[in-house]
Formats: sequence, C-alpha cells, structure tokens
Amino acid sequence: MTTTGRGLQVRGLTVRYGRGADAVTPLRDLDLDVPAGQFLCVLGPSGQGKSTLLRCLAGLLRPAAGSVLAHGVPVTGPGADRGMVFQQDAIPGWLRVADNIALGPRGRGLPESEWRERVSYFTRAVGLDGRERAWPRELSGGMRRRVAIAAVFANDPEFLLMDEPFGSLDHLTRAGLHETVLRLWRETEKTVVFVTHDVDEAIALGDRIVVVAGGGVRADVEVPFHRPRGDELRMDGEANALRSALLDALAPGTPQRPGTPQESSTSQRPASGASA
Ligand SMILES: Nc1ncnc2c1ncn2[C@@H]1O[C@H](COP(=O)(O)OP(=O)(O)OP(=O)(O)O)[C@@H](O)[C@H]1O
Repeated sequence: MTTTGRGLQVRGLTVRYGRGADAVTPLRDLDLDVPAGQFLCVLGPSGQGKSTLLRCLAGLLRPAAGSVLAHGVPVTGPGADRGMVFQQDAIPGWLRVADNIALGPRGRGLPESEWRERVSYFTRAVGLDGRERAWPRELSGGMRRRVAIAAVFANDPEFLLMDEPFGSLDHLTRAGLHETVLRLWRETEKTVVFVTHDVDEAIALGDRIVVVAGGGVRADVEVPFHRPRGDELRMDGEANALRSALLDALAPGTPQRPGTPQESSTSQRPASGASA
C-alpha cells in the first residue's frame, strides 16, 4: 500500500508529561505511517505510550516535538475526520440509544431524514434494533459498547481511533464485537487504529500490528491470515509463532527496530488452513 498523503503520518513524535525531575517522556521521536483503509493494532506493555499516541492522533494532546498528518493535513486539535472510542463507557447516560447514535450526525447538521437513516442503519448493524428507546443503564456492558461503536460509525469519520474498547468484556462478547467492528470497517473502508495490550486481540483484528515500547515502535508486522480469524487460530503453528514473537517484543529490554519479530508477509492465507 502507498502512503502518499493518504492515511496517517506520524513524524518524530515526542511527548513529555510534567517538568524537570518529574518529567515522563513516553514517546521519543516516533515515526509511523498508517495507510488509508488499514486496520492497525497498536500493542504494547502498560504505561508505554499507546494511549498517548492515540491522543496525539486524535488531536487531544499537543506533542513536545514532531507532527501528525491526517490525509496530509496537520492535526492541531480534534476534528470530525477522527472519531474515538475510549476504554471507559463514555456514552452519555442521559440519552437513549437512538439519541446517542444520532448525537454526531445531528451535531454536524445533517438533514433529519439523513441522520435518521444513519441511526436506523447503524442501530441495526450493531444488533440493537428494538432497543432504540432504551437507556444506557438498561443495557449490558457489551450492548453499551455496541452503542459506542454505532455512534462513532454513524458520525462517519475517516479515521477510527479505538483505545482498548473491549478490555472489560468476556471472551464471547468480545468476539461478537470484533466481528461487528470488522464488518463495519469493511463496509465503510475506514482507517482504524486500535490500541490493545492483548496479543490475541491484535492478531484477531489487525492487518498489521505495531508494538510501541521504549518510546518508539519496537516491532512492526503484517498479519498474514485471512479473515474471519476464529478460535482455530489458537492451534495454528504460524499464528503461534507470531504470538510468541510479539510476546518477545513486549518483554522488557527488547531492542528497538530493526529486529521486527517476523518479516512482513504480503500474501494472506486462510486462518484455519495448514501451511502448505
Ligand atoms: N496526563 C498525564 N500526566 C502525566 N503522566 C501521564 C499522563 N498520561 C499518561 N502519563 C504517563 O505516560 C506514560 C504513558 O501512558 P499511556 O497511558 O500512554 O500508556 P499506555 O501504554 O496506554 O498504558 P495502559 O496500557 O496501562 O493504558 C505512563 O508513564 C503514564 O503514567
């Protein structure tokens, strides 16, 4: 894939929190290209700057040095072209499901017929039809995540920035949400940056996985498996090798790139098929 102006470009990104002896610099001179349409997973140990990177992409945080370009335009603050889904249940509890999903498109001034159509489409797409008038408190944690997913897609951003959105959910609920997000991503052709600390979640979802640690990109690999990537991937030799290499890259003290866990693969193969 080419990166000429499309997608996200991060150049020399340095972020510092605090001053003097208390200063923390989670990101130092980080470079990253995310081609348009890619599903990128950002993996990393706790406290190594994954959320910090995402906040810079969202324009919520001003770096000490470096830049972020979105489709070639410098990011200087939040924008409608970038939608975020946070770790926490961030949907407004005082709005019913449909009003939550309508919030973005209505706020952008879309004609009523259009935003209503969007609400109806994305409510169905995440499996919440029939629950349009429910309050968030009446929903399960997984359903509230579905509202957040529908709301961000309904707002039609170019880039979806997701910060461990399914971290608190059980395996089956998570798998269902993975399927939903991947389907919507395919339909809408968005660019996704998905932060997780879970290697299996990254392998299940990503076209590509970068490991962020030690201030920069410690590893950068393409995931060579066709979707859907079901539980059978857990038994797959190539997937296990990728999993081990990523776990090694997550371990403290692993050197920065070069030395990616595995050569990038350009051809995809079925998740469940044995290697020829
Ligand atoms: N607002 C802040 N003020 C001061 N330090 C911060 C702030 N936000 C993050 N940090 C520090 O920056 C470092 C990176 O934090 P960040 O949240 O980006 O890590 P992370 O990889 O997303 O972690 P986790 O997986 O635990 O969510 C940590 O040392 C954290 O304590």
